[in-house]
Amino acid sequence: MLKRIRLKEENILSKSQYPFTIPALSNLGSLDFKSKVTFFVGENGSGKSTLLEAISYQCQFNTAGGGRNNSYDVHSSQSDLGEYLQLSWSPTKLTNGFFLRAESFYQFATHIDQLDELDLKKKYGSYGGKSLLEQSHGESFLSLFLHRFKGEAIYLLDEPEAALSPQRQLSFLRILHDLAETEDCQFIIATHSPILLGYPNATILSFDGDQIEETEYENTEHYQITKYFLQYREKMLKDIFEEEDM
Ligand SMILES: Nc1ncnc2c1ncn2[C@@H]1O[C@H](COP(=O)(O)OP(=O)(O)OP(=O)(O)O)[C@@H](O)[C@H]1O
Repeated sequence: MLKRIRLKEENILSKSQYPFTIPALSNLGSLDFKSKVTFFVGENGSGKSTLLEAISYQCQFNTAGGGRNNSYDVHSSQSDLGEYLQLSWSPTKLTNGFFLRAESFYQFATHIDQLDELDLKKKYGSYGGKSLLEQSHGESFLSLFLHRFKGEAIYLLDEPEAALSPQRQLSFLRILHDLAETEDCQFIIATHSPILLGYPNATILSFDGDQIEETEYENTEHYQITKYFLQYREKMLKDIFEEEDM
């Protein structure tokens, strides 16, 4: 399991440039992972994807999305933070896994299809027997979760809810539950979904302050704003529409 990450302060020459201009990352220090499922939450731009990508870089996963063997050629962005991160594993390093990034999923699906074309025996075997590209965005996401995620592995997911209906988000929770209960795997998930965040016994790390801090489900804005909106929709809309500056 990934137990801890540490920012190698000693190698940073200046904190005046991205990614160290982001408070949560600049003050990262070290961060412990205590649960099989960890969520990153925080405002847009608070550094969640940057950190996820840096972890993925250190795992030697393709930073455009995919696993170790998926070295296809899609703007595999270099990770500005990756070189400054040290990962500690216990009892062993997880070498299998996957980095899933909503925006490059289509290119990844194309790559998988091309690989499977070359190997007819395996054709789409990992993805429910059907090309990922012939499935809808949400269907192909779930297909990937269902068929590719197994065994000892670390999964880094950046906003997996992007393609999923509320019903499918519940299905995703079920898959997460089945995997976390039975397999030796670990998930780190950046999300804005109040449904996904409701997963029991997960650690929720908030990127909103000057430092990354653990928080409770009910204390997240995702929970509070969604709850308030559903309870008092008309009042909330009236307030928002009447506000002078947003
Ligand atoms: N390559 C880059 N160079 C400079 N700034 C960057 C780069 N990549 C991201 N940023 C900036 O760093 C900040 C953090 O971005 P990041 O994508 O990590 O946020 P996030 O918390 O994942 O946001 P969201 O919830 O919107 O996905 C943003 O302000 C973004 O504009």
